[in-house]
Amino acid sequence: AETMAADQAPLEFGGPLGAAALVLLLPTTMFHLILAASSGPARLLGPPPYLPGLEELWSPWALLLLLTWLGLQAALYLLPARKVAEGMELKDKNRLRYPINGFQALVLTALLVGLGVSAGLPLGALSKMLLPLAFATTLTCFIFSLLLYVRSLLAPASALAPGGNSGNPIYDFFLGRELNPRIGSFDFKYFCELRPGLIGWVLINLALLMQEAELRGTPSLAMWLVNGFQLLYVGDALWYEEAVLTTMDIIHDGLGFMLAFGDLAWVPFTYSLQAQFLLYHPQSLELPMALFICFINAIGYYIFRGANSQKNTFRKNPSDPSVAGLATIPTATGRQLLVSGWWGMVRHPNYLGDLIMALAWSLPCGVSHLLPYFYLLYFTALLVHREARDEQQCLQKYGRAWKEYCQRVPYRIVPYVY
Ligand SMILES: NC(=O)C1=CN([C@@H]2O[C@H](COP(=O)(O)OP(=O)(O)OC[C@H]3O[C@@H](n4cnc5c(N)ncnc54)[C@H](OP(=O)(O)O)[C@@H]3O)[C@@H](O)[C@H]2O)C=CC1
Ligand SMILES: CC(C)CCC[C@@H](C)[C@H]1CC=C2C3=C(CC[C@@]21C)[C@@]1(C)CC[C@H](O)C(C)(C)[C@@H]1CC3
Repeated sequence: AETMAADQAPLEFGGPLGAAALVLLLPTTMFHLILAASSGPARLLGPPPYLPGLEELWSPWALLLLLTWLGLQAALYLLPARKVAEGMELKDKNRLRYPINGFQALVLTALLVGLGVSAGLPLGALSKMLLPLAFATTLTCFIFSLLLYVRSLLAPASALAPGGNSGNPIYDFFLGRELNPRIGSFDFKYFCELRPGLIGWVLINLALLMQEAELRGTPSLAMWLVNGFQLLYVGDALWYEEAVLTTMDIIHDGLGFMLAFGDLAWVPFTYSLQAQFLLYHPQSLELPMALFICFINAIGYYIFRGANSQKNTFRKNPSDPSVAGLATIPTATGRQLLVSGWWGMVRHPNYLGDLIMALAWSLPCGVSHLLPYFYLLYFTALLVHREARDEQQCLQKYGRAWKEYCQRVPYRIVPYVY
């Protein structure tokens, strides 16, 4: 990888040029997908069905709705938590504290939305506001990332992320300079990673389901499946919220445009693509096929959850009876690497499970269009790239022990394939 200075981490994402391209490409792709999903041909590749004018994109109501949503989620974040967890050790040997109340936020949001709907709130109408909402969110993310960048210029060196302080403003704006920007105990990155975007995603899905019921009398089986699978995924993420403290996003990456836009805009507006597609392109799904797709999702979830829980349990307490019998490799840091169980099958079994679920989320949309398979394609690219980034970081952390692990477990994500 390219480097800027001897003490600077290698540049990722193709350096400043790659970062600049992504700052433009990610929002453009998101708008293309939203437009394509509601168009007749629903083409993934090729030009967008039409170019929307500013009057279609900009709506002060959409901005107000977004700010209310962010305010609500921030208020729920600040409510008393059942537990306060400590993050990983920082450069200055301190550990930050994080409230574990994400699942509570999901349940309270569901209650509020349920009350609103029973009082006549037209939730289905949200499906017609996706374009202006995505536009308002994108603008907000640009302003938010700019503020974070300016704020990071005043932060001490010990508060900076290992990768986002190259000195190139565009690269650092994209990757994020400050590791854990906070106001008091309010942690912006942790908040963004799990709350407004993930809960917003299932809310958009629900709005699309309700709109379908309004249009066709009842939601289709395909729409139920997509809603159910993705609700399980989001509920799982919030139930196991503490595990996010050990992900590369929290430990390694700063909060810049990549995570701000990724968490707040990309996740809700592109991860809901299958439900968007189904609203405009109804699919008839027979029960046996639906059961088969549920089976695929269950296998994916079983691998994803099994692998993530095994590693999290092992990292918390290696002598826990559920992991104590597993073979390990000692490392110079004092930590061990699992080399049997899920982590002895491939080096990223959790990615494999996640990819199998991604397939199950697209299958209810049939095979007539490529568009609903966008998530599967994008996610494969994201995880292959993420795996390479993690590999680099593990090689730095564990050196020879990591090389031995790679020899003993030669496949990265898919056994005997990759
Ligand atoms: N839906 C989405 O858009 C996305 C979902 N994800 C999902 O998030 C989850 C977390 O992913 P991510 O943070 O990338 O990575 P992982 O949860 O796979 O974590 C990687 C870390 O695990 C530790 N590790 C690796 N191998 C071993 C081993 N053999 N034994 C013990 N510890 C090991 C290392 O850290 P250490 O040794 O320091 O503990 C390594 O850095 C995954 O399930 C992924 O699929 C991720 C990105 C996007
Ligand atoms: C598209 C850009 C180049 C990059 C944006 C990436 C982000 C959208 C993702 C980076 C890591 C993520 C994680 C999840 C959602 C997507 C982003 C933010 C996650 C919260 C999904 C639910 C999982 O259970 C998880 C393990 C908690 C995930 C953590 C990583």
